[in-house]
Amino acid sequence: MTKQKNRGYKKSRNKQYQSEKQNSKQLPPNKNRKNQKSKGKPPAADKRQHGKKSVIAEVTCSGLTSEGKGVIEWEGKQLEVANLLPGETAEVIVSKKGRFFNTELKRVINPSEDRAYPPFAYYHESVGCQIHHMNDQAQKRFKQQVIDERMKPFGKPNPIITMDHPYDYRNKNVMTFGLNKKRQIISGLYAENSHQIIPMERSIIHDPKADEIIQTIKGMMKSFKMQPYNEDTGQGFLRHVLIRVGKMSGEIMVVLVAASPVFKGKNHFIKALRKTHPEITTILLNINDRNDSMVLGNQEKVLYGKGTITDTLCGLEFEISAKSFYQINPVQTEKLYTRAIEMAELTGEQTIIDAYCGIGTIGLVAGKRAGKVIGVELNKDAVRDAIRNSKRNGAKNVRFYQGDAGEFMVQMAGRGENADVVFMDPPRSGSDEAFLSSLVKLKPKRVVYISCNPETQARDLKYLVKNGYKVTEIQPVDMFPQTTHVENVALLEIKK
Ligand SMILES: C[S@@+](CC[C@H](N)C(=O)[O-])C[C@H]1O[C@@H](n2cnc3c(N)ncnc32)[C@H](O)[C@@H]1O
Repeated sequence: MTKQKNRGYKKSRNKQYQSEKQNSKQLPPNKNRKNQKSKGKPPAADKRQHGKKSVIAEVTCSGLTSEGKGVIEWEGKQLEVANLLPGETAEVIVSKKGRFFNTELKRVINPSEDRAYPPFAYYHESVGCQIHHMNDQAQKRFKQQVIDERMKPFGKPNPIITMDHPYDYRNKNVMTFGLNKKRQIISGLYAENSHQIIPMERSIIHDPKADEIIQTIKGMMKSFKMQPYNEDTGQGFLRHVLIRVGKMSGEIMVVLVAASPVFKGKNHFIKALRKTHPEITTILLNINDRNDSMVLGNQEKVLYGKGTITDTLCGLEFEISAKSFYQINPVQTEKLYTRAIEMAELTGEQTIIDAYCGIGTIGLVAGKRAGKVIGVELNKDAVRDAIRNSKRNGAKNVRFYQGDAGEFMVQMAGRGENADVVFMDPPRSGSDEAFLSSLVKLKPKRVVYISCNPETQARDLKYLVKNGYKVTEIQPVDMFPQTTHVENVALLEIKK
């Protein structure tokens, strides 16, 4: 359901939609949006639903937001409807609560040729797959437009690299546990910007085995009298289950995230879980007694196995801990890294920096063609994994350091050091001034900037372009099919 304020599309939005409001300034160009007038017909029905007055309106979708939602005009207001495509006429339930409008797609009357048809029975359960109703071509066009628009000041991006089988790709799932109104145990994902759990048994982008294990755990909870944690009362035990799958190795990690370290019947539980799923190679208990939205707490106990899994990426072996970052779509990661390393034009002699290096994947893969690699990463567990990974792969020319990448670069610049190539792959918030200003001082010939957030990437590129660099290639990669997210690589070269 899509919720929005009643003062019209542009001015509107409750807190839930603030990020969308920002994004609405950067909507991808869509001719339909400008030219096609949607007509909100008089309501066909009018009733009260859950205390809200609701009507069923017949509307025509005139365009898409950058969040992949259909734009409609209804009673002079522009509203957004999830799962609706430009050109489609549909019945939409519009309900009003206070100053806010909710919309829910009831029925598509004339489907667009861009519409995807459910390949699986569980299709509609895929929470978090904002554009699963678009077919592959439409998703490709949508993402290309998002990147083209964002990168307009820097040049024309290459065609996006898509995925051949854009399903079942995630190697990491986190499911949250709770009780429904009938006090039955449910597992699922939080609804957008809320802590309401939407029950979900299967997602088109999850690893099928991971979803199966979650269902087994949910079933076992009743017989083991294990209560899900209740955020309001602070009662109960199990908050989330995180599953990591080594797509190449087949190794599987299960992390039970609990509110307390007291795990009654632990040994029986582990034994029963392993009996149903002998493919699980390690099980951990993570204790999270915090009140914020972080999934994992600081304390961790290995209950079975070695506490990590190993996977193969770009021909190297990587050990991965529960709290370390590891790209969630390994098939597309290989394509992403291959392009990023091609852009760096490595000769075998250069000094390269792998900033925000995670478990060292880019640095170790690129290190085969470099003189020296320096990796820096904030997360201690990831740095420990990176060091293990350099040993495991016999890399003698790679060093990893733990710390803030910005501070690390400031120190390097202060010592008057240089680098030939910098790979940078910051979190969604992008980089910071300390990092970027020191990067400019280190004067690498090439900077390969990998990002999962083109908005913060564009901001950082603007800084680098102002300070002596030019963007010479832009390569989007679809790492997250069925969702609105898109990865992008930008190559910057120092101006002569
Ligand atoms: C998008 S991930 C990229 C990881 C790695 N390059 C890869 O491809 O797997 C971003 C990484 O930056 C790390 N990070 C976040 N803030 C940081 C900071 N201030 N300094 C260094 N690393 C940071 C995160 O822990 C995470 O591992």
